[in-house]
Amino acid sequence: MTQTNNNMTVNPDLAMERAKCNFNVLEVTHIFDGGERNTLQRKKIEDVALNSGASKDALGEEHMSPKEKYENAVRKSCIYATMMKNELAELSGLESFGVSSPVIRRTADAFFKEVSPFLLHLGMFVPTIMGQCTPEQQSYWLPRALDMQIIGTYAQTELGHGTFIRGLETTATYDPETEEFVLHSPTLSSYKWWAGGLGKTVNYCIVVAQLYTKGECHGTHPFIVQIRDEDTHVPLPGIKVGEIGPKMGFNTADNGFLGFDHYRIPREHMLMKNAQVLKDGTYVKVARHGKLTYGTMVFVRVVLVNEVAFNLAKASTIAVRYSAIRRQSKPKPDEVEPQILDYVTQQHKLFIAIATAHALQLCSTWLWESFSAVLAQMKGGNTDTLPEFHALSSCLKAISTSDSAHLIEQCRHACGGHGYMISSGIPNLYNFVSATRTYEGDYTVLLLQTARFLVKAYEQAEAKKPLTPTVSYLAHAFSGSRATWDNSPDGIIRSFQALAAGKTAVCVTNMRKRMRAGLSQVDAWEMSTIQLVAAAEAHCRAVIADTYRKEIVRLTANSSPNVKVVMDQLTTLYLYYWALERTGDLLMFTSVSQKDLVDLQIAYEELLLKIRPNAVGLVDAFDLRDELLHSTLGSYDGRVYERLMEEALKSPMNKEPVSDAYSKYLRPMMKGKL
Ligand SMILES: CCCCC/C=C\C/C=C\C/C=C\CCC(=O)SCCNC(=O)CCNC(=O)[C@H](O)C(C)(C)COP(=O)(O)OP(=O)(O)OC[C@H]1O[C@@H](n2cnc3c(N)ncnc32)[C@H](O)[C@@H]1OP(=O)(O)O
Ligand SMILES: Cc1cc2nc3c(=O)[nH]c(=O)nc-3n(C[C@H](O)[C@H](O)[C@H](O)COP(=O)(O)OP(=O)(O)OC[C@H]3O[C@@H](n4cnc5c(N)ncnc54)[C@H](O)[C@@H]3O)c2cc1C
Repeated sequence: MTQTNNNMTVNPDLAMERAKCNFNVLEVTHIFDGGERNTLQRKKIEDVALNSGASKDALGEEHMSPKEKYENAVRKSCIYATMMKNELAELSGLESFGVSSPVIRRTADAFFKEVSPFLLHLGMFVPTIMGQCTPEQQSYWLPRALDMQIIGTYAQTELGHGTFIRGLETTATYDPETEEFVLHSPTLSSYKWWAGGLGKTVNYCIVVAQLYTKGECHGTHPFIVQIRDEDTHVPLPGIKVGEIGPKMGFNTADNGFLGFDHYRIPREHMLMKNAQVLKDGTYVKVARHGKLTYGTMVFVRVVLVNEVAFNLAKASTIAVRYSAIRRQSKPKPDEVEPQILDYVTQQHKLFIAIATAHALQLCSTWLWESFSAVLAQMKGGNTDTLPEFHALSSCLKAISTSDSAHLIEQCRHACGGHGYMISSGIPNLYNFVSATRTYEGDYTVLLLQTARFLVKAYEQAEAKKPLTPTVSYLAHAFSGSRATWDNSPDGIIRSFQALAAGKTAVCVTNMRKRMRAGLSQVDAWEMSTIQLVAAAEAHCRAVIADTYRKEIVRLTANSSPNVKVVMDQLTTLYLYYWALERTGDLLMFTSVSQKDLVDLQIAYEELLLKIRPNAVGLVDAFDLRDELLHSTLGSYDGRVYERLMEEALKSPMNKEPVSDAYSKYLRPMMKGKL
C-alpha cells in the first residue's frame, strides 16, 4: 500500500498486524474500487489534489468561529473548484467541472472536515439542470453552472413541509401579460428552509413551487431563480434570504432560508422538460410519469448509498487501527495487556462495520448500473421500470444511511473516550452520516414507499401475475409452509427473503382484517405501518445480502486463494450477523430450531477469530490516505498518543498559562468578592 511518506515510523503493533496479514491488500483495494483501473485513476487524482498540501489548514477547523469556518470552507472550495477545472477534469475523464464522480467527491473530503458550501451545487443544482431542463434551457444554463459562473442550490423543503412535497406552499403564478411567473411566500411556514449554500454562497437556486396558471393549480414544479446580484452578490429586491444557524453537523454548508415577495421571473425559467406553460398560460404535460419532477431526489438517493459506504470505511479504518495499538486490561495476569482488538466483543463491534462498508459499496455500484438502465429506458419513453427502481432506491437509501450511522457510532464506542474527541474524526463522520438518514427522504417515509410497492407486488403474486426481479421471491410466499432453514450463504439469503415475504403477508392479512372490521383503507394502512416498515427493512436486507454475495462471487472469480477466503469470510459474517440480529423473525418464518441458532452463534464467534489476523489488512485495503481520515486515532502510522497530544497543544485554551476567566470570575468567587 502506497503512503505519502514512505519513511514514516509505524507503531510496532500496527507493523506486526501488517506482517500478519495473509492476503494481497492491493487486490482487495481493487475490488473495493471496482477494478485496478479505477484504483490507478483514483490515486492519480489524489496525488494531484492532495500532495500540494492545499487541503491543510494552519489552524484546525474546530478551533475557528462559525464565520471563520465558513470563510475557510469557501476558500478551500474555490481552490478545489479551480483544481477541478484545470488539472482534475482531464485526469478523471470528465469533460468539465460539475459532472462530479465519486472519486472527485471523495478526494474533496480531504479539504473539509465537515462539508463544502458547494455540495448542493454539484449534488443537486447541476443534476436538476441536467435532468429537468429542455435541451434549449440546458444549453443556456449548464455551461454557466459547470464553469461556476453561477452557483446554485436546491430549495424544496419549507419550514412547514419537507416530506410531503405536495403540501409545499410557495406559489408560482403565471402572468400572461408579462410572460412571467410571480413567486410568492404566502405564510411563514412557506419559507424555504434548509437548502445548502443558500445562506451566503449561492446566487441561483432551483425553487420547487406550486404552479398556478389560468386560475388552476397544477402541483409542484421546479423553477430556476436568481436570488443575488451576479456582481455584488446583494440579495435582489423581493428576496428575503439568510442562514438558518448552528446545526449538529453541516456547519460549513451555510444552509439557508428564502422567502419571496411577489418576485417575478421570466416564463423560460420554469424547467420545462416534463411540463410546460405556453406563452398564453396553457399548461402542457409532457412526461408520461407523474413523478419525474422528483428525479433529482432519486439520483441523490442512489449517490448516497456510495457516499455512506465510503464514510463507514473511514470510521472502520480509524477504529480498527486504533484497536490494534490500544492495549487495555489484563485478563491473563502473567501476560502483557492485550490489544483491544483481541477482545471478541470488540471484533463483534468492528468487523460488521468493515463487511457493511463492502456490502454497501458493491450494492451502490449495482444500484448505479440499474439506475443507468432505467434512465436509458426512460429516454425512449418507457417508464415501466421506474416504480420498482423507486422502491429499490428508497429502501437502499434508508437502510444504508441508517446502518452506516449506527455503525459509525459503534466505531466511536469501540474507541472509548478518545473516540469522543473531534480530532478522532469519528464525531464529524457521525454528524454527517446521521443527517443522511433524514435528508433526501426520511428513513420511515422512504421505507413506507417501498412497502407500498411490496404490498402491490404481493397482490400480484397472489393473482399469479408476473413479478419484477427484486421481488420475484414473493412467488414462493404462498406455499403454506415455513421456509426450510439452511445455514449456507444461499440458504440464509433465502431465509431473509422468506422473512420479507412473511412480514409482507402479515401486513396484507392485518390490513384486510382491519378493513373487514370497518376501517378505511387509509386507516388500515396506518395501523399497519410499524409492520410495513419492518417488511420493507427485511426486503432491503434480503436485497443487500443477495447482491453482496453475488457480486463478491463474481468479482473474486480470478482472485488469489487467500483473497477469495477473506472476502468470503466477510460476506458470511454479514449474513450470520443479520441472521443472529433477527432470530425472532427467523423462528416465526423459517424452520430454524433453537439448536440451529446456538450453532450459528458459535459459527459467528469462530468466524470473528478467523478474520481477526487480517483486520488491519482489511481496513488498509480501503486505502484511505491520512488526509481523508482527519484522525488522530486512525492514521496509517498509528502514532495515536503523540497526535492526541499535538492536537491538544494546538487548543487556543493552551495559549496562555492563566485564563482570563481566573481574574474575572474564579478569583473573585474564591476570595468571596463576587
Ligand atoms: C455528484 C456529487 C454528489 C455528492 C453527494 C453527496 C451528498 C448529497 C448531496 C446533496 C444532499 C444534501 C442535502 C439534502 C438535500 C435535500 O434533502 S433536498 C429535499 C429532499 N426531499 C425529499 O426527499 C422529500 C421526501 N418526500 C418524497 O419524496 C415524496 O413526497 C414522497 C414521500 C415519496 C411522497 O410523494 P407524493 O407525491 O405524496 O406521492 P405518494 O406517496 O402519494 O405516491 C404516489 C405514487 O408516486 C410514487 N412515487 C413517489 N415518489 C416517486 C419517485 N421519486 N419516483 C417514482 N415514483 C414515485 C409512489 O410510489 C406512488 O406510487 P403508487 O403506484 O401510487 O403506489
Ligand atoms: C443537513 C440537512 C440538509 C438539508 N438540505 C436540504 C436542501 O439542500 N434542500 C432541501 O430542499 N431540503 C434540505 N433538507 C431538508 C430535508 O430534505 C428534510 O428535512 C427531509 O426530507 C425530512 O423532512 P422533514 O424535515 O419535513 O421531516 P418530517 O416529515 O417533519 O419528519 C418528522 C417525523 O415525522 C415522520 N413522518 C413524516 N411523515 C410521515 C408519514 N407520512 N408517515 C409516517 N411518518 C411520517 C418522520 O418519519 C419523522 O420521524 C436538509 C435537511 C438536513 C437535515
